[in-house]
Amino acid sequence: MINRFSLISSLALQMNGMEIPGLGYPEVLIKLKEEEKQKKSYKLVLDFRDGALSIIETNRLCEEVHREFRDLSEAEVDYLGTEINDHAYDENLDIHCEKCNKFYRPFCRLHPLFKIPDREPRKEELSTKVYSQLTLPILFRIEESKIPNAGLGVIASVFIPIGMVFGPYKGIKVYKKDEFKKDGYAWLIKNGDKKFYIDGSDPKRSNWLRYINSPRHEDEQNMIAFQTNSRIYYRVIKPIRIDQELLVWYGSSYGGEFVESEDGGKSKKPVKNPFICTPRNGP
Ligand SMILES: C[S@@+](CC[C@H](N)C(=O)[O-])C[C@H]1O[C@@H](n2cnc3c(N)ncnc32)[C@H](O)[C@@H]1O
Repeated sequence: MINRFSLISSLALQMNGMEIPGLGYPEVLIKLKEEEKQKKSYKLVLDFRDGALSIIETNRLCEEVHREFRDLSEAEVDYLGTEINDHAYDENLDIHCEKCNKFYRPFCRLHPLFKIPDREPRKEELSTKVYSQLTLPILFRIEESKIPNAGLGVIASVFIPIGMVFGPYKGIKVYKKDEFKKDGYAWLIKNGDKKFYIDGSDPKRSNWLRYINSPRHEDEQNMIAFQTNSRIYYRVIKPIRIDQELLVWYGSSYGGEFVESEDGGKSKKPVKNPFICTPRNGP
């Protein structure tokens, strides 16, 4: 039996940088002097009280409420959380915080994000399973969805806190809907005047995110999709408990319309990042 928290925190501890979705580990932090990097006065933790990632000062660490993920230097924490005016928002640099309803560069310090990378498939495994399934991180399993007739889905094997980020969604770049191999696997990406789709319908050329289904109603939703750097990522907005299915909203065809869609679908729950999905062809 996998321990609820130790697996995910040991994964996080192995990563040597605060990863920024779409941007990797920022240059500015790589160039920091060694002595700056040594000043570890903050920690990225899982806060059990709200099931979310949080950044705290080291002297506030309390074993009963926190599970330590990794140390953070002052410089790293200073780098986070610069508030950006809506009109100055840059798709390549800034991420919208759902809780604060503001843009931050690179993301909110109070509600931090942490990216879990795809698993790297080994060559000899490719004959055993299709590529996209082999990219599944150890935290999850792919099996028949609990949603009737939805096919396969992704289920959590450990507790997944708010703030975890997965992605980017992989697939083939296409410019027209009629080029989709199959409906239901393509995200629309918009960057200025540029517009294209990432079609993950081919399981050999996509990753595990292609197996994530859409909730039937708002209560079931535990992730949102967002765009940064012309890529689509999924982020956890509600704690996902062991054996629960990961569900990201991708259009109006499997529930109410609460995300702005390409055809101007009504927005009950606006997502500020320019994440737009095609109602019939989402994600
Ligand atoms: C991105 S894929 C998700 C993985 C898919 N279940 C599979 O087995 O490959 C999207 C497709 O899953 C199915 N699906 C996703 N959410 C659903 C839902 N809430 N109800 C019914 N089918 C759903 C639809 O067939 C949709 O086209």
